[in-house]
Amino acid sequence: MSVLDGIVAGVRSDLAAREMATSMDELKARAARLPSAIDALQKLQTPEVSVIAEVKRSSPSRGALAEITDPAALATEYEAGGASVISVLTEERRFGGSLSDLDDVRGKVDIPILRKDFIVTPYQVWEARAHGADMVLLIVAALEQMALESLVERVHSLGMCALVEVHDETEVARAVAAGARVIGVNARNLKTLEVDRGTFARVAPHIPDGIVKVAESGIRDSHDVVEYARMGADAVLVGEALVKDKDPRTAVAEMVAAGAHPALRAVRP
Ligand SMILES: O=C(O)c1ccccc1NCC(=O)[C@H](O)[C@H](O)COP(=O)(O)O
Repeated sequence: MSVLDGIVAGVRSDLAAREMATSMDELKARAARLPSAIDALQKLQTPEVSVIAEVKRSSPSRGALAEITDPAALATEYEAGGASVISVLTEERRFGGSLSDLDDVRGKVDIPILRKDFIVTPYQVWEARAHGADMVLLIVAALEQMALESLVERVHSLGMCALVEVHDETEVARAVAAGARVIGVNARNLKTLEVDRGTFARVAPHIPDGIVKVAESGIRDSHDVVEYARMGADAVLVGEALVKDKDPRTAVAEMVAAGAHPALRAVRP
């Protein structure tokens, strides 16, 4: 079984327990009591390179990364540093996250929140909205095409935005066919877990103009932001480098400043 299949199997099993505890109707009622989703797409459609800053405790590839006792406090630092979106990993078994992290972060920040998880059912999309998320991750490699298309439609129908994650040209074609407005190119191979920093340069040219391009994984600092900007990234998604930094606010601010440098406009594709 691949790493991704193993993660998804665990997610499905945990999901079954939550579905028993909370019905879809309860989720819908909870979502109806919340303000509408924030327009994350608009936040990402700027001439500057946006930073999506991630709350991530651990990962299959790197083990324990940071003891995050107060995810909302970390997210507040990211927001103060100029992040455009906060990504909250809610997968429990491998990443140490939870829906309660999402609730905590929603209670403290005003910018859009991405629920970063392994979403394979509409229930999880409703769950994301009911817990205040504005965006969800959909991984093409984890979904059959019909499921991908129907999940993208569901996400959009709830006023949310889907970050549709790809690893190669074939997956780009599937994401585009599914109606993706934001496509993330993940440099981390989900079979080997290795980060290949050349992935974005190979894959991004296949993403049509008008779709927001996000570079994901392995981004260390502002130099990397500039590198991805030159390759045409509209946003970068950063986890490990930020959760390990002693001053996450400044780390985000440096990335944001690098992505907003006027000289970049002339060299971006
Ligand atoms: O991070 C992992 O090891 C991982 C393994 C299997 C599936 C997904 C995984 N990560 C999710 C992500 O997409 C990253 O958290 C995100 O791109 C940030 O990456 P990084 O900046 O390298 O922490």
